[in-house]
Amino acid sequence: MTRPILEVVGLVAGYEPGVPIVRGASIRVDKGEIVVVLGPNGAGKSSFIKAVAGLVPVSGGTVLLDGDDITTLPAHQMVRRGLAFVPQTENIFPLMSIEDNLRTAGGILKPKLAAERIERMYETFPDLKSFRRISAGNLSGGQRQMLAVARALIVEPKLLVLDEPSAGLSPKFVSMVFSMLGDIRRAGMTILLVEQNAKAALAIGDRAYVLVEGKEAHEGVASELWNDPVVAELYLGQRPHQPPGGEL
Ligand SMILES: Nc1ncnc2c1ncn2[C@@H]1O[C@H](COP(=O)(O)OP(=O)(O)OP(=O)(O)O)[C@@H](O)[C@H]1O
Repeated sequence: MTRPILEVVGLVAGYEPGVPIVRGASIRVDKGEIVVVLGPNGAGKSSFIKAVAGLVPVSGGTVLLDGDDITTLPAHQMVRRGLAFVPQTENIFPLMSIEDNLRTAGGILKPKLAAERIERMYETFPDLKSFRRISAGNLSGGQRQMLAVARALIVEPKLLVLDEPSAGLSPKFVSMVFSMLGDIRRAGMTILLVEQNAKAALAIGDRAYVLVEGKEAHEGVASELWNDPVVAELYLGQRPHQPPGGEL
């Protein structure tokens, strides 16, 4: 079996000592996959992904990125090791132009390489090129997420990690963001994301985990999980075979 891009084993993490929110969670992301972490409100999905990205203190378990132990590495060092994280909010600088947003994201690269990568981002996201001189705060919600993803991709990470990329977006922009993530994966990127919008995420994902009370409770092929009664039960606290009655 080839080495996973991300292997998380028994992760324990939380905001205060002795109060774990992530309670022994384990997941694996293989090269080229989109892996989705789902779960009910308050299950610890965001805390889990932030702990992987070095933003929530870890007190147990291991995080291996392409075989490299990055557990407890501070967030600002993650990007150099190949893990790029897109937070749910405040993921762009609204007062800066789009170009400056990309330039600051490429700050760890040599200037010539950064300039080449910015051009590559403009090829991938032509909308950003058209608006390169305007303040990022003027972009639509979907375009902001596009910029946030472009900022993360500029360093050509091994793994792109996103915390609820559809949060706060209208349905039109949700489709746009998920279709963009599908395109990025087709271009070779490996993606891990946490999502509330299970239907949209499962539609583009390869595999998914359901996190309950800080630990993975179920795992499967994304396309099969939408109709999996175990997921409905875990997700909604319903008995199997009771239809969820709407979106998960
Ligand atoms: N900064 C923080 N400080 C202390 N506790 C926090 C913090 N952020 C989250 N928590 C707590 O961690 C628990 C899990 O929250 P988290 O946001 O990780 O869950 P989630 O599954 O992502 O939820 P949702 O789907 O509602 O966003 C909650 O009880 C929450 O109150």
